[in-house]
Amino acid sequence: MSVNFDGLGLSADLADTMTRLTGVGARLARIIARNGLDGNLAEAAGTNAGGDGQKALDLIADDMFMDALRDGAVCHYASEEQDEVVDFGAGTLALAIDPLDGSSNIDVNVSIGTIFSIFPAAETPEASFLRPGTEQIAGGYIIFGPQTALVVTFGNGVQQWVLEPGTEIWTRVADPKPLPTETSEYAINASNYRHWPQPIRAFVDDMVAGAEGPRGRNFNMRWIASLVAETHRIITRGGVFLYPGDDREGYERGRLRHVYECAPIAMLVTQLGGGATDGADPILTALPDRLHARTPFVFGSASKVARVAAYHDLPQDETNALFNKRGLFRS
Ligand SMILES: O=P(O)(O)OC[C@H]1O[C@](O)(COP(=O)(O)O)[C@@H](O)[C@@H]1O
Ligand SMILES: [Mg+2]
Ligand SMILES: [Mg+2]
Repeated sequence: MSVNFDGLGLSADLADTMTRLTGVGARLARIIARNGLDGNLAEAAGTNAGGDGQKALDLIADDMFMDALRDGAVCHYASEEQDEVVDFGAGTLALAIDPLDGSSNIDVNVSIGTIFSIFPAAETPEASFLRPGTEQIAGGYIIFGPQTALVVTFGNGVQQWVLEPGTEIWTRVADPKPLPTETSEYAINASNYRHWPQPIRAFVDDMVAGAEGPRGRNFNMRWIASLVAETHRIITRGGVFLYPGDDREGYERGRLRHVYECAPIAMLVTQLGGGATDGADPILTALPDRLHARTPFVFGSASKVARVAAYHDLPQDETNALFNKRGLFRS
């Protein structure tokens, strides 16, 4: 078998679905590695329900996953690239997917990925996905980077496989460790600073102020613009990721999609002892109101995520105050 999930207690339907996902992942890895040799995968190809421009690879990946899953155990297929849930008819599972995450990085040869979330199927296609992330039975991603890897949780720890290059063989490697608690790295698209709500500005201001500021130490920043790649870095060495809502039109609830981006990442990170919120409240217990709903998203080392929430509790004059006057977190 090209991938082995033995010993993890998966139902036959879940194991079959994972085998189909990893099969497509292996084939996509080859296609991605041949970008520019067989055509341009970053070519503009349309607009999706969320209003985002689609690239050729977004549509190729969506077609491949849909074709591979259609005659298996998945009856409800929800994708970033499909306006509505696709109803395959029979099956016990519902799968939501961001077939290609980090599309803006396709043409620059930077890590991209696939994010997926699996639920037991509900009565109707909509009901399968408009539910809290705590009901997921699997959440994970495939990262297409220098290495292609699968990182997934089935609700009992997090497991990882690496693709043998040029094959469809996935080899299980050491499980990711719990997230480090003391970390000094944060990830946010700082070009939106002027649009952020005050608590987010204050949180970032205090890190930018470094050793001379209220936090009394220096921090480092990374922004890849691929949620999968940021997640892989954070589960490997800790840190915190923020994509808040902001005052740009259409960004009131941030950019990231609740069902097929944030909920599965939240499940993974929580399994590793980390936190995942919308800035203040947990993602996993929140109810998305529609398939393509967006949500502000903060995740990573639990203490950092809790700190962001605490900034939301500060009185407004404290978040407006000059950083040296901010009392709460002087440490
Ligand atoms: O370009 P921005 O605003 O920094 O947004 C980057 C974010 O957008 C995304 O690329 C959205 O995902 P898609 O590529 O699947 O639309 C995330 O991976 C990333 O975190
Ligand atoms: Mg995405
Ligand atoms: Mg996408």
